[in-house]
Amino acid sequence: MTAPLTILEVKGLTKSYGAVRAVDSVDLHIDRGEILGLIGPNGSGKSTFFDCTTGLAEPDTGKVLLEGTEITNWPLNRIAREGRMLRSFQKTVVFKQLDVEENLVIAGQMFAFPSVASTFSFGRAARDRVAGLRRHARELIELTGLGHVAHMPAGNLSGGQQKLIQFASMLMPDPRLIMLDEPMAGINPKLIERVVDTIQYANREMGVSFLVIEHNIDVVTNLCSRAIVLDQGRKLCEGTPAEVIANKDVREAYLGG
Ligand SMILES: Nc1ncnc2c1ncn2[C@@H]1O[C@H](COP(=O)(O)OP(=O)(O)OP(=O)(O)O)[C@@H](O)[C@H]1O
Repeated sequence: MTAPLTILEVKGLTKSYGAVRAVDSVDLHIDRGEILGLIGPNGSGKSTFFDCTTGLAEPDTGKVLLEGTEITNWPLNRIAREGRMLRSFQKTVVFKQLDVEENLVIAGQMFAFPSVASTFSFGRAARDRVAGLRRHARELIELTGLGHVAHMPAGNLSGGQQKLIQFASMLMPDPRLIMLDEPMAGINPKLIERVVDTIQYANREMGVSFLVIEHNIDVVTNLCSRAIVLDQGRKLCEGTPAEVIANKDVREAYLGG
């Protein structure tokens, strides 16, 4: 049986916080191998959309399907482990005292072992599995350009480098879909190029699909084949980045006229 063309389908997703309708009847689909942008003004519902599709918040109504399987209200860890759909947060989280390689190996262990207790096994199979994770970690460290700092504590590195560690950690379990919440926020132009290259490499060579929240329109244009614009919780427009940028409503609501 061939795998479905649509990797993620969201139907009529709605979420209110008190009187605020943060996400209002939003439909969205991501095709296998696609990099889709999710953009819009502050407070337009982008992060809430992520929360409701990745098990961090319960939608009021709507459905989330991953390759045809309904995952609405699955908990975050089940979506990550079983669904191999991962997400990042605006705040970068790394193990600051551990070096870069250990950060990646630990991320891999969370997925490669059936339980936390089993990661402490000293059996042959467990040692082989950790050796495999270490090899994979080294490849990803080279790919993200962190080779020269691989054995430095993550906490001693810049915010941009920590973002790259977080991103490389997300690639450790060979995910099928990654949702990135503002991956370029607060990083310098040189590292932006590096993050863009790494996302494109993971997409092309590892077959990872992406949904990316991003305020940098040049990045969206460079990276995404399609973009969806939210405004006040509703879908305002959908199309190629060029179509979205040219849209009058988008210019008024988001891009400054
Ligand atoms: N936990 C919460 N409790 C109450 N209101 C919330 C909560 N989370 C989000 N909201 C509200 O929902 C609306 C959408 O917020 P959300 O963070 O999803 O927007 P966003 O597009 O991600 O914004 P930004 O670009 O600033 O990150 C906002 O009005 C926000 O104040």
